[in-house]
Amino acid sequence: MNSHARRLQAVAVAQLPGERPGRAEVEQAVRTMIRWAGDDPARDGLHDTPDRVARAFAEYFSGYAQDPTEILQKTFEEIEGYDEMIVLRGVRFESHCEHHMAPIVGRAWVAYIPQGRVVGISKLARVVDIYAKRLQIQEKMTAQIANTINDVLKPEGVGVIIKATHHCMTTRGAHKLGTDLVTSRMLGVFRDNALTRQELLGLANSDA
Ligand SMILES: Nc1nc2c(ncn2[C@@H]2O[C@H](COP(=O)(O)OP(=O)(O)OP(=O)(O)O)[C@@H](O)[C@H]2O)c(=O)[nH]1
Ligand SMILES: [Zn+2]
Repeated sequence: MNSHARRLQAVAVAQLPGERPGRAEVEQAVRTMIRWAGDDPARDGLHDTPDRVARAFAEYFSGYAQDPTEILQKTFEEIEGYDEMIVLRGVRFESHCEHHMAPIVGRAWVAYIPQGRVVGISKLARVVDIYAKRLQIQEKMTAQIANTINDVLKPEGVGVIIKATHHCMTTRGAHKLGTDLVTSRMLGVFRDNALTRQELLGLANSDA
C-alpha cells in the first residue's frame, strides 16, 4: 500500500469505533432487513440485492475514505492581486441524513475571498462531495465545508449556502413535499461585513 492509500485508510478508520465490518457481514445485514420488511431474500429477484446494496453504500459513503484538506493543497498564486469574491454556484450534491439514512438532494453555493492564492474551482465541488458522501445533517455539512476551506486556504472569508430537500420529510414522516432547507455558514468578511454577505445571498437567491 502506498503512503497515499495508507493515509486514506487512516482517515476512514479514525472515525470508526471498532473494526470495519467485512462484506459478508454487510450482505447478511441486508438479508436481515429484507426479511424484516416481510420479503424472502432467497427469491430470484432479491438474490443479488445484498451485493447491490453493499456497492450502493460504498458509493453513498465514499467520502469517509477521502481527505478534503488534501484536495485543497494545490493552489495558484499568480493572480495579479485578485481579491474579489469567487463564487461557485449551484453545486449539486447527493447526501444521506444521519437519522434515517434517507437521501438529501440539494445544491451548494461556495464562496471565498482569496488572500494571495486561489484553488482550482473543481476542488471546491470535490470538497462538497466528500462531505456529502457521509452520513450528515445539513447544518454540520455546511459548517464542515466552510471550516475546511477557511482552515486550509486561510482566505479573507468564506461563505457557504446549502439548499436541499430531505427525503426523510418529503417521502415519509411529515410528508411535506416541496419543502427545502436553507443553511449557511459565513466566516471572516462574510460574517463581519453585511454588504459582502448580502452580495453572496443575492447571487444565491437569483439562482433559487
Ligand atoms: N436540523 C436537521 N434536522 C434534520 C436533518 N435531516 C433530518 N432531520 C430531522 O431530524 C429529525 C429526527 O427526529 P426524530 O424525532 O428522532 O425522528 P423521527 O421520529 O423519525 O421523526 P419524524 O421525521 O418527524 O418522523 C426529524 O425531525 C428530521 O426531519 C438535517 O439535516 N438537519
Ligand atoms: Zn432524516
